[in-house]
Amino acid sequence: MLRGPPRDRGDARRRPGAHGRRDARRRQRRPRRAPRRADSQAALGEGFLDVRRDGRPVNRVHPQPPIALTIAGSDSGGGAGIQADLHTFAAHGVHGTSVLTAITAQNTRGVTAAEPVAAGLVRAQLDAVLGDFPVAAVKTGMLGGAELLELVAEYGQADRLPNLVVDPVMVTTTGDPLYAGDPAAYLGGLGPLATVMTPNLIEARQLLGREIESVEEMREAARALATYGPRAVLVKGGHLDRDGAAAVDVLWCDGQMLDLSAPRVATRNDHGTGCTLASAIAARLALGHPLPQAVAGAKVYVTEAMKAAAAWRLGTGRGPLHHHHGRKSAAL
Ligand SMILES: Nc1ncnc2c1ncn2[C@@H]1O[C@H](COP(=O)(O)OP(=O)(O)OP(=O)(O)O)[C@@H](O)[C@H]1O
Ligand SMILES: Cc1ncc(CO)c(N)n1
Repeated sequence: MLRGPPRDRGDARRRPGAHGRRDARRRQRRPRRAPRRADSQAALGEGFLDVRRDGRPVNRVHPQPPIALTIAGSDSGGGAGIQADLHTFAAHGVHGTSVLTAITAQNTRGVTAAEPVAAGLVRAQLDAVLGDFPVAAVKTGMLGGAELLELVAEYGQADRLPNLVVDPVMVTTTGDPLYAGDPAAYLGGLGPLATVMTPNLIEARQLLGREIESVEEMREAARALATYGPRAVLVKGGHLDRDGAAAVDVLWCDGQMLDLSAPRVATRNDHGTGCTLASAIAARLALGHPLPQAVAGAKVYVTEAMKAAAAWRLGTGRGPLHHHHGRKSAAL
């Protein structure tokens, strides 16, 4: 290596003793070597964060991020779908991979057009991602209809979709339909493969074919949906009691019921809350959080992302969340 003459750093740095003290400090602060790990463990992709036994994260930096996969549709407005999922993964320090299932022309006011991606191309994306990356968690969003749902289920049945978070996307916040198939196909196809399913109130009603009007009925719905095989069901209450003080979701997990309540944020910017919540759960599972803590932590993340974007006017309708709240811009 070529070396030039030592650079003149100014007189202040040449004071006697200054270098000696700095060198001593440098010696003390030797770069820490990454802990040795078995190759198989490294291949699983450790996260930026470890977790304590009680599920709280330990702030220890790992050499590389874990990997999550989102199988979802594109939202041209950037607030929901693939775009929200990748923001959320990045905000969690998780590397995001994506399989695009549909393209929607969408903004904060609604969906004006939507087309599914051909099944062969969805399969090719799945093979490309799963054949190369050690994916640690997967989230499904818009699947559009029975054909792609069955295709995704095929990969789940082959044990290729670990820590599977199924958001049974059927309609947008603005009421536009995003799923053309039979809702029951969700339960039969992906129910038994899901680590957790996250229907909103409207989706839970369609899946079960009954009204759900209260938190108690949400709890009954979660129990009923769990009989189709997922380890956990989170029924989201964003659409219940919109003028109330709290946004209450219910989680049925490993035979236990948990109410997850957060202060309701007064904002019109609630576009993509469900996508963000499901991908935050997947990101946390990829980081190694236990399931109930992953869900509870994801709920806190969504609430904070809503609060941080509450005053935004990014479009004229229901705008997106601030996925990177609490972080400085890379441009600063
Ligand atoms: N105004 C609000 N304040 C706080 N939390 C909210 C609010 N609205 C929704 N949430 C929370 O956001 C999460 C997503 O719930 P929601 O029922 O809105 O999902 P969704 O309808 O699938 O979302 P979307 O279709 O917009 O992606 C839940 O945890 C819910 O409690
Ligand atoms: C592409 C897409 N997926 C999911 C939703 C649900 O919020 C949406 N609005 N758009």
